[in-house]
Amino acid sequence: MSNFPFLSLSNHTPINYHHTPPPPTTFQNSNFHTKFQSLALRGYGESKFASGSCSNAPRSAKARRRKWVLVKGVVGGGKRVNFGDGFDAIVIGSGIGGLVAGTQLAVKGARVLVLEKYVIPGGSSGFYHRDGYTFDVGSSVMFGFSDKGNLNLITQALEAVGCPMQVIPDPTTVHFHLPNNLSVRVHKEYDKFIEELTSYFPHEKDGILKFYGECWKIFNALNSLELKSLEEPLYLFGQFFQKPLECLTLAYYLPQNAGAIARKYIKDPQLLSFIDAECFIVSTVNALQTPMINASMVLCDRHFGGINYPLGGVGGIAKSLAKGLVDQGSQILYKANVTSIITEQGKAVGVRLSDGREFFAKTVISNATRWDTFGKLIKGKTLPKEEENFQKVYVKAPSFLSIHMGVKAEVLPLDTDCHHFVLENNWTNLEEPYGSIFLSIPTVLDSSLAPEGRHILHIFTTSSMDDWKGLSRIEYEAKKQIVADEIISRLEKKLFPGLSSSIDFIEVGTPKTHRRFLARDEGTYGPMPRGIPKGLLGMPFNTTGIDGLYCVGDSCFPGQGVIAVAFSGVMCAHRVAADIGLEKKSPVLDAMLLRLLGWFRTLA
Ligand SMILES: NC(=O)c1ccc[n+]([C@@H]2O[C@H](COP(=O)([O-])OP(=O)(O)OC[C@H]3O[C@@H](n4cnc5c(N)ncnc54)[C@H](O)[C@@H]3O)[C@@H](O)[C@H]2O)c1
Ligand SMILES: CC(C)=CCC/C(C)=C/C=C/C(C)=C/C=C/C(C)=C/C=C/C=C(C)/C=C/C=C(C)/C=C/C=C(\C)CCC=C(C)C
Repeated sequence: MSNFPFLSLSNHTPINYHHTPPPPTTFQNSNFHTKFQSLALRGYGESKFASGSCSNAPRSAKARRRKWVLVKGVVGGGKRVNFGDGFDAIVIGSGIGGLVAGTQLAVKGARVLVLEKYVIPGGSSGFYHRDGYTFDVGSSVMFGFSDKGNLNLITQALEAVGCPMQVIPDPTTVHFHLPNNLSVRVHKEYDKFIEELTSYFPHEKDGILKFYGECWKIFNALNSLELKSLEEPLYLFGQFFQKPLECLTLAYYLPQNAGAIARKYIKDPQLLSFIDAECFIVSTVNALQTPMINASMVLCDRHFGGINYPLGGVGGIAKSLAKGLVDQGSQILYKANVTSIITEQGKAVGVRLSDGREFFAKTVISNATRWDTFGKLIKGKTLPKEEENFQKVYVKAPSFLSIHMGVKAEVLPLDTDCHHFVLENNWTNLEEPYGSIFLSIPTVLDSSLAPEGRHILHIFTTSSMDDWKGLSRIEYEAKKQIVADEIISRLEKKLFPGLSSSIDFIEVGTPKTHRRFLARDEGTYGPMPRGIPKGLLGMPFNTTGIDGLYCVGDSCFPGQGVIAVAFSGVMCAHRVAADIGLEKKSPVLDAMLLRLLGWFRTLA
């Protein structure tokens, strides 16, 4: 299925953009695959995903009893449509945030309807097929996908609906290629990474150990907690009671940023710039603006659980969750474009689709960004105070330019790593549009994603919508070629000589493409702080100023990242379940905690 129609480039540039048939040669780099797959193709139980079935899902008693009316053919046309006693929750959007919220609610016994505008699930974590290649739409770096600890939220979300996936461990999280020939591999083994980094900065060994050591303190505290909604007082106070030291540690670091902590221990400006690059991957901003809790999560999970790639591609995660949702007796509708959230007496009660259908539920959960939710889906209401506050502290991060390529395998050296971050000459370009380049080569881990003798290169770099506005069709196409040529030639110079002449397939997506196919305002990558934030303090959780309406995804605590939005899904499901009577709650404590958290956020 061709499902993510990036606009293709035509082929009259110096780069060979047109498709050439695979050469009848043997796969020169095939030892990549044997090497890495034999490292350990770890399975969580049987490979249910391969057959597209998650049949051993532990269905809730309610789900087993339920007899569903298929909602597919129902047209509301302005009329209220009832399904027995209705849905417990409608989820707008099937990004990982929406799917985790939906599946977690379904396993608690809720009746959930997920409405997705596009033809497949996943949003930024979706996939598309072209000419024998399976491309990940967004990032291929998967945190939270290991088999240990409490923070493997992707693993847990899939297991909750009986849809475990096979994963391929990545021996290196990322290979940094930075100014002054600073080339650092982040090995899965922490000691090996520290040894490599200190070989460049021997005079800062103590500072390096202290900074990353502080990250471990936070990670260990996080990893010791059962993660549920921080907006639910019975759970929150319970955790404080059971793990007071860990909770106080997290509360202490909640308003802090990684850059300020790094500066306590490290003086070398180049090393501080390296920490900036580490944080830029986490948050698309520098270390001074990156919450310490988020930095710690990422900088340690890569060594604790490691980075694991799902066999068959990242798109399998969303497919499995969507399948698991249906196995639990809930439903997902595609090509269901929600154009407004229906409110009655100030409470969200349902949604209206672009084709006129209307669906009603006890609660509505939006996986669209907060800018889309409150700017487009809620009509005729003044922006709630909480949202005003959010927009004061956070702006939309720029969008990005992405290049999906198939290349001849010979162009990659044999020991090429899967993920790379490239910033060639000047540290000040780190956050500039097109300044730094992310590159993933998922076929290094899973050769099944490309035809034999080929590799996938997924290249992306920040780019803002303003750069692509007001162009004619011809100018737009020409600009795509120029920008893509430039990025490819930078990679050719820095990493892979001969890259531009080894291209078998190429498609380029711009901010306009991402706005259109991911339904994200301005194609934004996610929220980023306007200035120096107070860590995570200003990031809203899942409840909103509108009764019955919740948000989930990367414009909720803790922000950007697949594992981060999975956590927001877990939190959201818990809060909604408590509000609809599927989990314990205390209305008095609820009111007190929500007010207190709202006040904390105003301090950010
Ligand atoms: N932003 C990116 O482009 C990008 C790239 C790589 C990885 N990621 C990761 O994915 C995370 C985002 O995940 P997420 O769960 O927040 O959301 P998401 O943006 O991935 O998914 C949201 C989904 O909601 C759907 N949707 C939006 N508005 C809709 C409407 N009105 N009606 C019906 N469906 C609608 C979209 O089609 C999409 O499938 C990011 O934080 C990032 O870590 C993002
Ligand atoms: C509630 C109050 C006031 C006090 C309570 C105190 C308390 C108990 C606090 C608890 C806090 C908790 C539980 C916090 C939990 C935080 C978590 C789970 C944070 C997780 C963050 C995850 C992040 C930020 C992940 C980011 C991953 C990203 C962005 C990966 C991106 C990858 C790329 C962009 C691609 C890179 C690509 C290449 C090629 C290099």
